[in-house]
Amino acid sequence: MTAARLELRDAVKHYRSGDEVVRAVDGVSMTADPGEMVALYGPSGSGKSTLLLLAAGLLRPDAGTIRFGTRDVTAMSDAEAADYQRREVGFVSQSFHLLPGVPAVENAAVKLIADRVPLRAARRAATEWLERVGLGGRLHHTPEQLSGGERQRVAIARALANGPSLLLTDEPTGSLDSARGAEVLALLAQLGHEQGAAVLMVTHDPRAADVADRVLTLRDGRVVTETTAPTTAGPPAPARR
Ligand SMILES: Nc1ncnc2c1ncn2[C@@H]1O[C@H](COP(=O)(O)OP(=O)(O)OP(=O)(O)O)[C@@H](O)[C@H]1O
Repeated sequence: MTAARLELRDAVKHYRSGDEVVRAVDGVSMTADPGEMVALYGPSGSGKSTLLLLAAGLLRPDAGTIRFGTRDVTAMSDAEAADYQRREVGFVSQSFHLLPGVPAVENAAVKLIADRVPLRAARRAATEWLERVGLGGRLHHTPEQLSGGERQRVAIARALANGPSLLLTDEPTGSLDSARGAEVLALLAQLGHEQGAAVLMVTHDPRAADVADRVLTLRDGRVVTETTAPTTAGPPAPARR
């Protein structure tokens, strides 16, 4: 992986349905540095998922630029975008997109196999990630045999298994109970910090503000507020005698 900064400048994405134009993303400028976790809040329809799709190169903006390190995501050919998504991006969407009928370990190994990692090594890495998200006991279950929260964790393991330098997650705790949700948030924050990945997380989970380095709030396709987490290192405590 290559540590790099995500940078959107005046990104615009409008959808047209009939005569109506929906200004889903309407001039967003933002960054996420390597090792930084940025949370995206905002009401339903404020453009959060569209912003993730733009950053992933899965949608092209109507205007503005999107860069990831030296890559100009805006100007990529389809083949370059596919390479970017395979090598750099880990994406956990709301619908998980797991392969039906395929065991969790193979589902989590999919990107590694696509990247020509030998099968045994791919399975080993996938197993490690499944264990880290608490699914060590479900390696051979297919998506149909897993709960919604378990499927979500397989999708997270798959996104992390090939060491992405940009991790994009849409409601990563949406299907998880409160304890597991807190664990997954802590894991994502730790990964960002440990592996130097830039993490962009769409969430409604108020606990995300505790782990994120920055919180951006969107409304009607625009960033309306930005808060930076207070540093936890306060003034030095007085020495005890
Ligand atoms: N493919 C599409 N065609 C037309 N309009 C779309 C399309 N995708 C999204 N929209 C519209 O664009 C706006 C932003 O949608 P988006 O999914 O980015 O919002 P969101 O903040 O992620 O919402 P939620 O929290 O409900 O997932 C919404 O008004 C939505 O209806």
